[in-house]
Amino acid sequence: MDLSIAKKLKDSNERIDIFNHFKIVAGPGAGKTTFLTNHINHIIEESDKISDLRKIACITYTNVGVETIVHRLGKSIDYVEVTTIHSFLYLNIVKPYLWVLEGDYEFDYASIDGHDEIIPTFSIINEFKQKTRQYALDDNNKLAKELSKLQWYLDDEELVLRFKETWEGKVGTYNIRKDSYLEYKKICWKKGLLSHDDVLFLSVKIIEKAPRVLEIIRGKFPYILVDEFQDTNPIQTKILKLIAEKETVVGVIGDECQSIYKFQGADVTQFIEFDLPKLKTYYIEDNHRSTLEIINVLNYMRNDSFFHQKSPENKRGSKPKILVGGFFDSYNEAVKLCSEDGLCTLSFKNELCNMVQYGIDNYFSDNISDEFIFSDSDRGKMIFYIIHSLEYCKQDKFKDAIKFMKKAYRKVEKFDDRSALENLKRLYNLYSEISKLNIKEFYNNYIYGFYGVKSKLTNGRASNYYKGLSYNKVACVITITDDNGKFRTIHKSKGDEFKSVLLLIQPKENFNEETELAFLLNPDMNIESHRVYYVAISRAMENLYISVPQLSTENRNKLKKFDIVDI
Ligand SMILES: Nc1ncnc2c1ncn2[C@@H]1O[C@H](COP(=O)(O)OP(=O)(O)OP(=O)(O)O)[C@@H](O)[C@H]1O
Repeated sequence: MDLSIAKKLKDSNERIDIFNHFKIVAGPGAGKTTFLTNHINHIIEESDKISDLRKIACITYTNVGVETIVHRLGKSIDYVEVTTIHSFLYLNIVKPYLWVLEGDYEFDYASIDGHDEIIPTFSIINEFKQKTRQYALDDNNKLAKELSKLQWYLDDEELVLRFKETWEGKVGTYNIRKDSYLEYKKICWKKGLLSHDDVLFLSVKIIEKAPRVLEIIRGKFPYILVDEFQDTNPIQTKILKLIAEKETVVGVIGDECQSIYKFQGADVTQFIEFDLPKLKTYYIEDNHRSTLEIINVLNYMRNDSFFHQKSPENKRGSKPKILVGGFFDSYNEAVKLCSEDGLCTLSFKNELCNMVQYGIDNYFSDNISDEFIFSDSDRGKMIFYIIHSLEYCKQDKFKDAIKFMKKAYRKVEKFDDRSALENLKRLYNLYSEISKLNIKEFYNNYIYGFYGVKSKLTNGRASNYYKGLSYNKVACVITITDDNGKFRTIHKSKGDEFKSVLLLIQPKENFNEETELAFLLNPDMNIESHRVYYVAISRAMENLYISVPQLSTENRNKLKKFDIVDI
């Protein structure tokens, strides 16, 4: 990003004027979120536009981000609405003004209850095939999987549906006719189901049809501030720019090297090129979070003379350590080295850090969630959602636990909140026993025969699969939003900081060091996975350990030469 005309801020405490749009650019730990909370307090102090009814909208991209900001704001929260971008648009545009689209699309208004990930049921699939006359698409599981990956994109100012890129690989291979994608969405909306990115699409459509909605938003929010803006997507930028045309002052904050949500449509150029009339750009140097030894790794990876960070407080510690071997041994070693002091274990995928948490040491790579959701139809979904429910309960997230229990039994008549609670209590009391079982035993002993669930597992493909699969293995792959836990995905750790970090590199059958360790051997910030590891490393305040399954002598020597880590 060209920062030649940007103004340098001494640090996160420096004040900027509150009347112009602004952009703040800074590396990890520079104090972006701290600046944001300071700036909010300055606005509350100085602006006569803020009141109980006219608030500052503070938008970020993850629930962890929301929690961090709410916590740091303290009492000022009364004048601020802190939300994720999807919640902001849902609460302020979609929920109150969806009726504007009456006549364009049909909605079951009474059943709409927020936005969620949508897994199409077989009734949706059948309706889709009938409406679009695509009977040749006879594999319902495959069709459901593909349709669940449809996402809205902005193409030349046009909103279009395409299959989203996933880490697992290519989708969109089933030749669903392009002109039928929207039909799928319409079927879902008619049933009251909105996906996260439907919220973006519908917001744009509402604004286009009733531009007065923009006036109302501007009236409600004289300021809109967006943290982690590097992860914005073009539809979100479009809406923000429309709001910023008049009255509302917009401020965006971010770091291009921490852009890690491309798979959800994020596009880092939105931040790099973001501009508004009279927008002022500022940058903050340095890193207040990490020791110089950790900052050295970050500087080496970033290799950017402009953002060569220092530690203003001259924080010192030991050199980051590479631990070679199995991830269990690495975990135990890291615990020994830092006496578990504020240790957070991070990995790319959910299941790896969960495996350490659940004590499962043999790595498996089969796509378990797909097997449940898309290959064993209703029974698979039921088992999968019940396990979700139990795992949420284990983490004291009762609302989610009940939600999944109801989802599991949604085809069972009269299964209400009370039944969900009863069933959860029954099963959770047996948790220590259940967690030792395989899925076939779990289903036959504790699900089959209760609440009218028929069809015992005897033999056949599903039965054999479930027999070889332990409850704990499934619990591992479940994405529990334990946002504050000590075992997290890197994506969930964004914006947070920990005294000690153990980064687990995913073991693979044919582990290719040159590719898997390229973020250290040959870092390139244009590659998303390198940025993800950069985010992980930058979360550490004092101790950083990186667990790698293997390291050749050649690469060991190479890393030693860089002089940034101990091995
Ligand atoms: N001016 C400052 N002086 C001392 N410490 C500061 C200052 N600004 C921020 N910090 C501390 O540095 C740490 C990082 O700050 P903050 O989380 O605001 O950075 P950030 O730029 O948002 O980080 P990231 O983008 O990596 O999540 C926090 O512990 C914060 O309290």
